[in-house]
Amino acid sequence: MKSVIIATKNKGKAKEFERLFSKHDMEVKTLIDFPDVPDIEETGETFEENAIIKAEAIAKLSSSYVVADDSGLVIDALDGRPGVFSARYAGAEKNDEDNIDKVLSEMNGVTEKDRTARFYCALAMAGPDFETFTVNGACEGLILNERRGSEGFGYDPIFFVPSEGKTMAEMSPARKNELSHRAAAMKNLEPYIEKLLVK
Ligand SMILES: O=c1[nH]c(=O)c2ncn([C@@H]3O[C@H](COP(=O)(O)OP(=O)(O)OP(=O)(O)O)[C@@H](O)[C@H]3O)c2[nH]1
Ligand SMILES: [Mg+2]
Repeated sequence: MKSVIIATKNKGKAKEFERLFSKHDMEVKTLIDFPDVPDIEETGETFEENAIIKAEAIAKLSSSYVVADDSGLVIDALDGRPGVFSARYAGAEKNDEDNIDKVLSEMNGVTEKDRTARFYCALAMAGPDFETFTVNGACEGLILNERRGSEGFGYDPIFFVPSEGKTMAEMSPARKNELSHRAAAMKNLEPYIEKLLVK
């Protein structure tokens, strides 16, 4: 069976990828299965650069096929912040609740029409027999004034998707996996998976 390593230590992402890859007959591992792998420093200025850094670092260590996700929340009223700093917006310890509190306080007083935002996801794929490449996906929404829902992870409770009338934390995991930025990026990765891995 072909196997792929998802170069993430984020449990929320790992769960979503397990579902997103479930239709493929492949062994899917994440860095949660390799606790001794050190943290990879994300020194890039773009999601794409960081995804490539993570994918290539793990591909070097493993000689396996690797997919890395670099993603985050881009808020128009905050000039694109938290952006590539989404995971660590309120400090190096990566606390989702503190990150949400920081965004809510910065968005205090911003009127509804100016609360537009998107989740963005860059996926990089690296492997022993092809050049590393990236695909991406996005999901448009609005930043609420308060949390709603308990599914998902990260900023999901404050990210409202108008077409669903729900925050991402109010959707079932299955529904989030149909319309999220990560799902959109995975759709763009599918042809490569078919070609490179399912051969
Ligand atoms: O509400 C959310 N729903 C999502 O679907 C989502 N996707 C990304 N994010 C935020 O963006 C950071 C990624 O940063 P990031 O790509 O560096 O990942 P990370 O550091 O958490 O793990 P790793 O994959 O690097 O190991 C995450 O921590 C979250 O704060 C999301 N928030
Ligand atoms: Mg990270």
